[in-house]
Amino acid sequence: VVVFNRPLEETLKAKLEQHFEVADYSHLKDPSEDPGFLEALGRAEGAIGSSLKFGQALIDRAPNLKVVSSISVGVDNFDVEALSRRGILLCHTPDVLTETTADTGFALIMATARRVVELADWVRDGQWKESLTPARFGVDVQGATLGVVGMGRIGAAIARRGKFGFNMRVLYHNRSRNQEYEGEIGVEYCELDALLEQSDFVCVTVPFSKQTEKMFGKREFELMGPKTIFVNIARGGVVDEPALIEALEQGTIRAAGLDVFVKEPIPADNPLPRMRNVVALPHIGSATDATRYAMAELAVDNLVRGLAGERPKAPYNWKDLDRD
Ligand SMILES: O=C(O)C(=O)[C@@H](O)[C@H](O)[C@H](O)CO
Repeated sequence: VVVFNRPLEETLKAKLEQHFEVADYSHLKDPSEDPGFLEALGRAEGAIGSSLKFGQALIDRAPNLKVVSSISVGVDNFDVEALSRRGILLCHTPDVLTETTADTGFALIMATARRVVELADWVRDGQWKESLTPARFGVDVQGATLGVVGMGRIGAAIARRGKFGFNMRVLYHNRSRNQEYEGEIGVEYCELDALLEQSDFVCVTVPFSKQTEKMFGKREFELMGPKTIFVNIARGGVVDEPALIEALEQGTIRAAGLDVFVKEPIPADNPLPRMRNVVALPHIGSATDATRYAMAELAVDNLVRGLAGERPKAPYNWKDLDRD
């Protein structure tokens, strides 16, 4: 079993070593060209890790590979079709990170609405010399309209926080309607344009794919309008980033809370983190001690069960492999 990009806690590594010879390459930022990693991958039946582009080239270097276990819910780093063609099982880590990631989404909604980062910097720089003027006022979250684009587990968790925690009207757009969430949370289904026009906050939680690539561009930001705040906790690729930068510079939208970017870590020449009306975070969606441990624990369990020929708790392409 080869480990890439994500050091495993000793307890979890020990669990793997109970079953397999473990080749740990998690110390390498990008092992895909590393001879040692490629040699180990060439012998490996299993691989576990995150944030590594796992395309045809790497798959071709892994003739014995049976299971890849991603320590993430998102699988956009993987060529799922190529893995399925080879009969390789891909597993991921949904559910264990849902609430933590939704908290990150709401942290960005609150931080942008009340200008938390900007004003904390202002106070830290000793600028608070007289009582606050309206120029530094924010906007209310409670009672506002929240538009959630992507009503999966994380989208629903965001919607619950808005509805029950902040008395918000919650609209949602999704490929298909979700009657269960409409009943349980009271969210209202909307066509995308209508949601963008009516929402004070637009929060994106869609998976990144060919269908969602750059789904937010100039036209969508114009539909949102100067009062709307845009929050992205999905993937940077769902946004046309130059169009977002222009919309923020020109006041086409009010502000943005961003946890994900087209290129991560964010390159120095990307102006977004330095913009006054932007709160930019370093992809901390699931980044709490407990949740990252739970993700790694589930990923190890997925790998052990998968290599034992059992159905793991969170297989991603099980059906594509005609299992069951
Ligand atoms: O799970 C996902 O899809 C995430 O985006 C985060 O939880 C991961 O931490 C990130 O992918 C790290 O690789």
